[in-house]
Amino acid sequence: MAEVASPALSQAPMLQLHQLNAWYGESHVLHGIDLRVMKGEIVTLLGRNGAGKTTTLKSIIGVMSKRSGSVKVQGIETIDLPSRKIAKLGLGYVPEERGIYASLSVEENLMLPPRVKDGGLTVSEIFTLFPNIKERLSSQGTKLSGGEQQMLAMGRVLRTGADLLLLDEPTEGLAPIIVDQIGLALKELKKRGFTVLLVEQNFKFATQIADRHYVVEQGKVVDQATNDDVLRDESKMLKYLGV
Ligand SMILES: Nc1ncnc2c1ncn2[C@@H]1O[C@H](COP(=O)(O)OP(=O)(O)OP(=O)(O)O)[C@@H](O)[C@H]1O
Repeated sequence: MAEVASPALSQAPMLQLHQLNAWYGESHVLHGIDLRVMKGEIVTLLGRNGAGKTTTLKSIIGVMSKRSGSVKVQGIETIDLPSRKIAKLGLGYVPEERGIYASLSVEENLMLPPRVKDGGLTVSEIFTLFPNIKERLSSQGTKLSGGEQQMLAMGRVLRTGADLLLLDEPTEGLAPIIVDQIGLALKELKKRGFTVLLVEQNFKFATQIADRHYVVEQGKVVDQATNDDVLRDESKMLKYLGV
C-alpha cells in the first residue's frame, strides 16, 4: 500500500507507529498498525466497530497490558516507557467515556490533571474555545450534558500542555450544533499547531475537519486517503464503513 504524501515530509512525524501489536491479556487485538501523523495535522482512524481504533489510541498512551513494535512521539521511541513518561511527551488522551469526575465541580475537573509540558492553554483561552465551560464552572460534573462533558474533557487536556491530542469519538451522541462547536474548536487548535489523531464514526464530521484518514480493519491499517481524495469519491470509504 503506497503512503499518501503528507504536507510536511521534511519534518520528523509528531507520531509514528510501526508494526504496532497489542494484547488484552491473551487476546491479540492489534496486528501490526502502521501510521504517521505530522505536526499540525488532523488525522482520523475510521473503521467498523471492534476494528481496533480505541485499542490503537490506548496502545499509543501505553495503557495496554502488552504491546510491541514501535511508537515514536516526535522521534522518541516510547514502546518500553511507562504511560506517565509517555504523557510527558505531550500526549493528551480524551477517552470515549470522557472521564469527568461526577463528584467534582467543572472547575475542579478542569484543574485536576497535572501539567505534562509547558505551553498549555490558559483557563481564559479554554473559555474562549469552549464558552459553555465558563458558564458551568461551579456546576457538578454529573449535571453536564454530553456536549459539555466533551468540551470539559478536551479543555482539561489542553490545560496540561499536551499538544498531541488523541480523541476517541468526540462527537458521539452529541446534537448537531454541539458537533459544529467541537469542529470549530478543532480547526482553531489546528491553526495553533496542535496535532490531532481521532477515532470518528461520524463520517461527515470527519471529512469536514480532517487532513487524512486511515482505515482500520481487524487490527491493521488496510487503507489510507487524503481528505481531498475522499471528498472526490466517498464511495470507497463508505464501503469500508459498511454505510
Ligand atoms: N478490555 C478488553 N478486553 C478484551 N478485549 C477487548 C477489550 N476492549 C476491546 N476488546 C476487543 O478488542 C477488539 C478491538 O476493540 P476496539 O475497542 O479497539 O475497537 P474499535 O475499533 O474502537 O471499535 P468500537 O467503536 O466498537 O470501540 C474488539 O474485538 C474488542 O472486542
